[in-house]
Amino acid sequence: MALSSLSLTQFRNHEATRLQAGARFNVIWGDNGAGKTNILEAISLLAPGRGMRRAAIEQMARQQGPGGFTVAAALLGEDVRIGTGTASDSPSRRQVRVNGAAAAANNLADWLAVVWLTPAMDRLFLESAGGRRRFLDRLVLALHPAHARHAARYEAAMRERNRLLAAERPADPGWIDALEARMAEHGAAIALARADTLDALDLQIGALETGPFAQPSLALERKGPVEADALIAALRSGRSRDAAAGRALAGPHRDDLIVTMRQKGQAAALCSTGEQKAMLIAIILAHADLVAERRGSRLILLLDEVAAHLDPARRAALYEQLADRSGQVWMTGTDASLFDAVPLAGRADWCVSGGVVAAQARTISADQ
Ligand SMILES: Nc1ncnc2c1ncn2[C@@H]1O[C@H](COP(=O)(O)OP(=O)(O)OP(=O)(O)O)[C@@H](O)[C@H]1O
Repeated sequence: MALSSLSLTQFRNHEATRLQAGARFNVIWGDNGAGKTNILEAISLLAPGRGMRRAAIEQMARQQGPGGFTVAAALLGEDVRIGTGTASDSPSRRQVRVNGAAAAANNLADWLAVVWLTPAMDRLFLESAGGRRRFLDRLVLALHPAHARHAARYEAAMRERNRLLAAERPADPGWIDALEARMAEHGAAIALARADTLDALDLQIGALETGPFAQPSLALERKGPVEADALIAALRSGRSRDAAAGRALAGPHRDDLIVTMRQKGQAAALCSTGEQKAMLIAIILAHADLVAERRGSRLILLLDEVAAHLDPARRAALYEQLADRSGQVWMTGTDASLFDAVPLAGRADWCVSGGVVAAQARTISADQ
């Protein structure tokens, strides 16, 4: 799983960007606001979901453009081209194409698995469970491509049940039964995939050479039963409580990812910002190994401004760890010298300015 080329057309501040990707390392540098993260966000849209910024799709077309945008990529070593975007006459409807044919966004999980670290995730352990759940689900999705479909169907059934329970006129109980059965079926699949991912990941992290990176241990805090029958019973008995709350209070949509630093036995929220970042890095490195083992191919890592937040020793350790793995990595930073220690094999560098990308011949800075 890697991109051989990427094109952004009328996407954010990129009018027409075309990149021939490096098979291993893609280094993107430029000033603040240049359009670096926009490239990573574009790649994140080639997987199911709302992308790494979770932005509304109608915000993405270039404001100065004709409306509508396209992000497209060819996959390395495969005769496959995937793309997504909007048309100018329906800016809020996301379209997906695989080899030119219309496809459902969830089908993208069959082709590409993408995991990202962004500056916004520095607050992952401090904020509400939703962000941690989304992070976990992205890790799950890379191992269980059907996870996106289960999550979408679970959420659609839950939304409909919430609506019926809130309606002034009592709804047909048979219809609510059917929605709860659907929630239970997909909820059980979600729970199973999350449990499998966390168990495997926790083992993998134990085996990881983390070097200077803090080692996390992972667990799931559940807000409801796991098995389908028990979940149906909990939903049924909780109808009046859920109607009063205006939402379902039991179910995997309320799970939380609990991360603890192994060395100190300390909750991630109490660790330093650097330790939290290090644990996130350890999680995604272990996860990359797990995906390679299970799917036989490496996922794509998007590391937005990660290098700048590490001290030189940890930065070097990160590059070493990435070099030992074979997946494709896209990295951004404001200064080219941050990437001096990134191996040159399979590497491409770009400088971005005002949404215009220029390929860079690699130069070694004086202090290297
Ligand atoms: N729909 C849009 N149309 C045109 N420009 C946009 C659109 N959405 C965002 N932008 C512009 O994109 C730029 C931000 O790009 P991006 O987030 O990629 O910056 P960056 O290079 O990662 O910067 P930083 O180093 O500050 O994180 C901003 O100048 C913003 O105004």
